[in-house]
Amino acid sequence: MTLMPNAITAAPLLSVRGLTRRYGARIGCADVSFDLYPGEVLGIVGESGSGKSTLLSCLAGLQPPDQGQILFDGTDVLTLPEAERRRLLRGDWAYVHQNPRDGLRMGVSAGGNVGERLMAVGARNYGAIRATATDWLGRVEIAADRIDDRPSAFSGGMQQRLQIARNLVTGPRLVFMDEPTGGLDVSVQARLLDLLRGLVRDLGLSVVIVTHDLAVVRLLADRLMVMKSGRVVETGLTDQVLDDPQHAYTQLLVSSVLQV
Ligand SMILES: Nc1ncnc2c1ncn2[C@@H]1O[C@H](COP(=O)(O)OP(=O)(O)OP(=O)(O)O)[C@@H](O)[C@H]1O
Repeated sequence: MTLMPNAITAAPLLSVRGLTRRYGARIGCADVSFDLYPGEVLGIVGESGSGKSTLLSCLAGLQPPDQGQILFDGTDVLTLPEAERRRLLRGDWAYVHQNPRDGLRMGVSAGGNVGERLMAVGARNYGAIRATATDWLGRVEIAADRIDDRPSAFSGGMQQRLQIARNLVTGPRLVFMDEPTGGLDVSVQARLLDLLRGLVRDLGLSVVIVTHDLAVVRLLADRLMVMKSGRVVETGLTDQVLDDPQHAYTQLLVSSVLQV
């Protein structure tokens, strides 16, 4: 995987400094800092309980951190008025949940799930909305004749692909993904990963992706951040970190995968 070409000249899209979230005396994540550049994919890895989900939900505005700063394109996200923050969450940002049921409206048709996102950012022409929804279903390999079916009639892999279409249809600049291939059969995971890799590349997406699966970040991420007990213990280019891990914990993570 190549280092993003515009990293040298472009300003970071997302700048995070000292992000900390506690649950009472317990640390969710502590003192996390990083920059994400346009078109870059950052993978956050670590074992269960290492703070990946806490960090992602703080970044995406799903829960407030106790300390720290998040700058998106230079704007201080944590001090934004609520209406502007919501606009950001609807338009510029997207969040792909591990469980598609958390990111889809199960009682609404596949086309409706994609189309209502367009309406939320101002689209009004029914024909154009349906045409765009059909196009996006095609991009995530869902046949056009399933457009009026509800997600409950879809397989897990199809539901996840639909969630991805719903999230990407509005052209977000930053996408958060929480274990997007978790809970799926291995063959379904492989197909979804392939699809995700194509979309990330074709759309030039900036992505923060959380996973415990090193194969996922090997395929998708330009850069890695390894977390342990809520703290970042190692960062670097994905291939460097996975092929030559410096921290003992990363060495353990990598070797435990190799032993499987
Ligand atoms: N709602 C909560 N209330 C109390 N403690 C929490 C809560 N959510 C997370 N924690 C604690 O924060 C720490 C980090 O958990 P987190 O879920 O962020 O880790 P994770 O790496 O995402 O794990 P997993 O992969 O299992 O989801 C853990 O010690 C966890 O017990």
